[in-house]
Amino acid sequence: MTLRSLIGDWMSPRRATWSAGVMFVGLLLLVIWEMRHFYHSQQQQAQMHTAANAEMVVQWMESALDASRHSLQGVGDLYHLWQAQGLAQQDLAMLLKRQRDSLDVWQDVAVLSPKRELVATTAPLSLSIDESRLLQTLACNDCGPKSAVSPLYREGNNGSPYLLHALRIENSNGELDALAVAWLSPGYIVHVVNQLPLRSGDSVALLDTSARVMVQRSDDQREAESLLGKVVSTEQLNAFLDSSVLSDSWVRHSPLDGNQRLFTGRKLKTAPWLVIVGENTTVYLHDWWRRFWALLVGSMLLLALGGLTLRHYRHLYVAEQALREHRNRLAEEVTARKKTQQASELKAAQLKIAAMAFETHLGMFIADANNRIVQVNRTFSEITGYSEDEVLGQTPALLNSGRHDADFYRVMWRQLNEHDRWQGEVWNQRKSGDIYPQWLTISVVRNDAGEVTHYVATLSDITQRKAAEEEIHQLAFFDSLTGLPNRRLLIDRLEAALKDTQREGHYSAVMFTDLDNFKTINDSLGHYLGDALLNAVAERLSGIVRDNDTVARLGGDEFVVMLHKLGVNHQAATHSAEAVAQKLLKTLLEPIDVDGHVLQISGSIGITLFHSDGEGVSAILQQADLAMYQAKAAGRNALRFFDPTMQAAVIDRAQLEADLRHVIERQELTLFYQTQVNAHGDVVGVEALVRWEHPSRGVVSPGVFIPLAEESHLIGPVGGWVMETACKQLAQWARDPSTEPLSIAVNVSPNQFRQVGFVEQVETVLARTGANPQRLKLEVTESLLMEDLAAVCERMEQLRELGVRFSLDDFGTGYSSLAYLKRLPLDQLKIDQSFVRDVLEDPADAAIVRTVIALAHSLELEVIAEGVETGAHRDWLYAEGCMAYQGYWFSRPGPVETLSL
Ligand SMILES: Nc1nc2c(ncn2[C@@H]2O[C@@H]3COP(=O)(O)O[C@H]4[C@@H](O)[C@H](n5cnc6c(=O)[nH]c(N)nc65)O[C@@H]4COP(=O)(O)O[C@H]3[C@H]2O)c(=O)[nH]1
Repeated sequence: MTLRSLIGDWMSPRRATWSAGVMFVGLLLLVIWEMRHFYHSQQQQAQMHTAANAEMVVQWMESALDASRHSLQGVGDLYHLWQAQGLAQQDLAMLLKRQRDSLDVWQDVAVLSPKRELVATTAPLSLSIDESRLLQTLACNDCGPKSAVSPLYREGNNGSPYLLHALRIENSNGELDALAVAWLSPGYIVHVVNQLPLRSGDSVALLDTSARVMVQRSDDQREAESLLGKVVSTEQLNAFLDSSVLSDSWVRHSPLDGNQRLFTGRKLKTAPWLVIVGENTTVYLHDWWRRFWALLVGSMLLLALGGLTLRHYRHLYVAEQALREHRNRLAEEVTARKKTQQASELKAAQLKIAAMAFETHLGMFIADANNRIVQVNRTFSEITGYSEDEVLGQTPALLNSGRHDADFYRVMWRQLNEHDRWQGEVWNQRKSGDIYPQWLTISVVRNDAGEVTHYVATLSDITQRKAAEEEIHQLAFFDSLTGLPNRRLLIDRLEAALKDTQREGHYSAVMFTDLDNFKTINDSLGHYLGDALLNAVAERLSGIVRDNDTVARLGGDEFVVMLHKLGVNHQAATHSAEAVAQKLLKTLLEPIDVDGHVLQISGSIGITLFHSDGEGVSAILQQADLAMYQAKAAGRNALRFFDPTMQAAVIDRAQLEADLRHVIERQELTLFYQTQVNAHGDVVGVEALVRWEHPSRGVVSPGVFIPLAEESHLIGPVGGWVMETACKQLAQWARDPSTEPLSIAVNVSPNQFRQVGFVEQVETVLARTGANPQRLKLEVTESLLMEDLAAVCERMEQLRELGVRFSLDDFGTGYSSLAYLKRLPLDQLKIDQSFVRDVLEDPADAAIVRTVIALAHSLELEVIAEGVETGAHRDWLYAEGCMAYQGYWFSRPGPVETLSL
């Protein structure tokens, strides 16, 4: 379809204007709809953000109060111990001081008699009327709460603010023995709240139920202190306080600093306090405003462009109409001239020229057979800047920019002579000296004898099209945020560099760089600042390397630096790469000012050198990536070269994991047993220890494959197999009276214990094998107790109801706490072998073992020591009151047949 026929089908300019108008309005409505949607999503995000921050503060406050409550219970234990031992009052005060120092949130602690007289205290204190009233509610047996948290109090009218946390200390009949009272420090809460990674403009306040400020986060310490105790009464806050809901959000001007914020309020469950977190509306709507202005300017530009296009369209339309009329007229004239036999050849040619050179939106010029310009149109003058008078008689060489060599023009003329037509892109020069790209079409006009009479050329300025092409190139090969080469361009350059190294034999290097704490910064300060930080990093990295090196961004905080041509000596190339990497690490360490936030970051760099040894691009990138992970594992701000053994270790681990998946069907597991003996040396039971007999690796230690099974979710089947095998063994022993009393301790890893259906699994195995549950002892580790103690407790209780017993393994190595020991249905504590090993040489280990034994006795738990390697160990443990042992001194783990029972 030709342009002319197209125009013939086009609508009139008026209809085109209407259609464009309708499209524009449609587009505008779409933009408005999108902006509304975006506004709501920003608001929703801010609401989620403030809710998450409020939840974080509430969680922290709840856990601080929980810790405080546990420690108050500890004070109660100490009080009872003190009473039973009949010690002096200073002793209790000393114990209270140690208890106080273990908790940062405590300022002071005291024990009061039921009549609220001081029994012992960490500081000279007297009770105010308000405090007495609070404590009075606790003093009542069977009628009040067990613990209470106060609103904000002040010493005198304007003294320091403080909070009280009090707990009843009861005797075994539930009657009040004493009161444990802790003075909490708002200063510490302020300090913790100030550590929270909040964005600028975010506010955090902790209020009591009279809406009095107990803690206010502020960059200005004095301002924060001045707000303490101030009552903040707003309509929304009062409504929230009166309601029964736990959490609510609203937008309003802050009564404290006047800034408009979106606030989320969250009530604490365990104290009459609430947390209010606010986010400045100007901060969270920042992206909205940016998009708003971008769309507004874009729409305006679109409108302007549409207007210009319509104008152009109108001109084209008018020109085409005129051209059509003109052609008709010419045809009539030619017919008339033919009829009268008066038309000469020259005239016919002129008619053709006139038709072609008609004014259009394209620039046109006509040259004679000697290539001298004889006619130009108005668009030609507009594009080139030359008027008709200035170019008539000149050759088109007048427009030459000098960008094309003689060959270019030789090819052009040859094609013109052969095909009567040439078209292509030409860089020409305007009268003003500007060099610009144009699309040039030249047609040759010949007379009936075939001689050239004229050249007709059309030209259009394609500057804008070129710019668009350039932009497409930019988008395809460069990262839109930092302007650095993207993955695609990096791969192109790597391929080229690889060919270079193969040809010339030198070394090049690829460095993977990853920012160590970028995710935290991005999550806490928001994507806008995260983007600004990435730009700053890109600028710094680019500033370090040479011009022919490449700094690329793969996405996120992953940057890649390619150092080209580091020489043919491997050692020298390694040194050069290391020196550059050190510089990169150093430049990253320097503080970066991003929009007024001074940020301190560091990076980890993985380096690989490549040479002519046939590695492909993806292998090189993989190696650098692997090296980077090793740098990360080594801690922050580290660099590592790719190490083939590292790759081998990764492959080896993957292979071991793949083999582990078939370990049960291939029957490669066996169970070893190690005896546990009492003070008389009689075997009272065994510990089951799993072994993997790998067909090619030999025996693999559980210390290697149990963690692997945990990580790859294979612990369920492996642990299930151990449980089943141990229970079958129990059932077999039960048939012989001499082995019937023996118990088996089975290790249960935390992930296995937490699995859904674990209790049912144990129950089924016990039923299927017929093992006596009383003889099954599950060994759990302290790490299990770190999360959701209540759920763990419940599960242990369910198993206990089946008759199963529990031993706490590795006791003393982790977060040993009296509080959970009291709550858990345990039967035995196992002293870890790391303490037993040096118990005779190291007084600290001896003290720990002694304490664990005493603790087990006071909690009425059995205690067993593992890792007993010598008679001296055993004798020492016996002297300290430990009556059960396990270790090489008695027997090494072995198959069931090797046990001497
Ligand atoms: N130096 C020294 N070591 C002694 C002595 N007596 C015993 N041992 C070793 O100490 C480990 C005791 O087991 P664990 O603390 O429960 O530590 C176990 C346990 O945490 C885990 N494990 C073993 N079998 C299983 C299992 O069936 N399930 C689970 N989840 N973990 C298991 O693997 C760990 C290592 O097991 P093993 O290599 O068999 O190592 C065993 C045992 O061989 C001694 O006198 N001196």
